[in-house]
Amino acid sequence: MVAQPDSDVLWARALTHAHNGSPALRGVSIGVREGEILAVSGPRGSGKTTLLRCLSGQFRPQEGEVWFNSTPVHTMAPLIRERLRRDRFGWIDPEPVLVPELTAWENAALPLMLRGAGRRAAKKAALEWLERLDIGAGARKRPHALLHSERQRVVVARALAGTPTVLFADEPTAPLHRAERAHVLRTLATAARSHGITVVLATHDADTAELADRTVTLLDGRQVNTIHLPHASEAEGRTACSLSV
Ligand SMILES: Nc1ncnc2c1ncn2[C@@H]1O[C@H](COP(=O)(O)OP(=O)(O)OP(=O)(O)O)[C@@H](O)[C@H]1O
Repeated sequence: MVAQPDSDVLWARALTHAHNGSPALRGVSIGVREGEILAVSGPRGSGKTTLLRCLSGQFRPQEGEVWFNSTPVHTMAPLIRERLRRDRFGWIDPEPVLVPELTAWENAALPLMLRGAGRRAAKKAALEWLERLDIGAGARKRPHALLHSERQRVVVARALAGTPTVLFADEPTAPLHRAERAHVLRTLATAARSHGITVVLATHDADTAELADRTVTLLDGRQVNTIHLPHASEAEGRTACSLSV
């Protein structure tokens, strides 16, 4: 067994996973550094969602290892894995899935309340995030009274309100229009950087990947390259590209 590098909050080796015998990941190895925004790009069906689900403990990979902060996730008992996901991970789906009986702020506050936060504190945090995502006016509405794009903003607020250690975002802005997409992504990236949240972002959109510190590309379940993009604050024009086929 190879040790997880200290700088990586999340680390996976030789992940292999198939759906009903159909291969989705074929030996992907990946390290995610603390506070990093990592884009996982690739065409439809290349294995992005399967990789995020393996890294976040939703799927147990058929082969390979996943480590979070030096703890093996791939061998964890289901209940411990559930607790890890609830307490340390956030998840954004491409489609907004909300509890229909709850208002927008109650939905956004839910992860905090499930972790034992008081209703008042959870409400305050949820309202702050809804404001930041320009959906404060809809805070008391139920999901059916919100537009599809507004519901997705609530989902993003819910994921950020819990300040997870790692946020997994699977095509998080897919239901949004182009202008909205840029705003939500900027909010997500700014929030992640200011709160030290590590983000693993699946996308096949170049604009989305541009926000990331680094991009890992999948093709047919295999990693094909890694591109390091500099932060705006870093020296202009400095880029690096490495092949790991
Ligand atoms: N539940 C499933 N049952 C059967 N096959 C599946 C299932 N989920 C994914 N697959 C297959 O596994 C492969 C990888 O799918 P995955 O969703 O991980 O790719 P993706 O890059 O996220 O695609 P997309 O961009 O369309 O979401 C594809 O061939 C897909 O058809």
